[in-house]
Amino acid sequence: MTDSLFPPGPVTVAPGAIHLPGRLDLDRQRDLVERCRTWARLPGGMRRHRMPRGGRMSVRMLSLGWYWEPYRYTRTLPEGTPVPPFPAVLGDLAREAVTAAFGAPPPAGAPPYDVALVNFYDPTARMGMHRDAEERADLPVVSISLGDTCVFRFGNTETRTRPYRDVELRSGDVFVFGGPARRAYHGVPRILPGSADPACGLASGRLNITIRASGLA
Ligand SMILES: O=C(O)CCC(=O)C(=O)O
Ligand SMILES: [Fe+2]
Repeated sequence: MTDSLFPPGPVTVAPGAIHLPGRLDLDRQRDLVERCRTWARLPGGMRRHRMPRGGRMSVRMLSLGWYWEPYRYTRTLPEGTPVPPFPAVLGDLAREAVTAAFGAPPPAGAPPYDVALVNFYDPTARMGMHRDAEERADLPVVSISLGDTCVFRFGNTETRTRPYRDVELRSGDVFVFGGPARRAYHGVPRILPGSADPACGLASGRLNITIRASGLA
């Protein structure tokens, strides 16, 4: 929800990391929430991945285009069946967000946006500090927030610890990180339960969509 008549403009959180508050209006938020529900019913569904050390992620996740699990992409689901396709609407959204953040779309010869990961956070879920490092392409990651507000922690490329900045991401916000910020550590320490306008289509919890270019053939 925006509490002013005009949403604030882009905010540079770190060089290459741009927060676009209030980027998607309620109609577009509802449309994306509805699409997430549809994608969640496709083969693969939403899964809590097992981590290499044995724990499980608290976030439920689904993959479109390529299947991601800690820490690699595969062409097929673990069952051996095809990964649901990458929706063109998300490629359009990613290019639109990159243009809004940096003033120009990705260069014509750049690898295409071809992967989306959808994360669902219940009010207690969180995501530890990590880098998005399995992509071979350097195109910016475009991250969309829907539902409850979260605290998003955006750090540095060297360590999981300080310096970092905590930013509240609300339903309809877009966050783009590329260039010098592309491999920075980031995470979600907290969800603020009940913070969303129910008109966004999600009564409880938070959905996040990250759109990426894998650079994989
Ligand atoms: O939920 C978020 O805002 C971040 C998600 C994320 O970092 C990821 O999926 O790699
Ligand atoms: Fe990430």
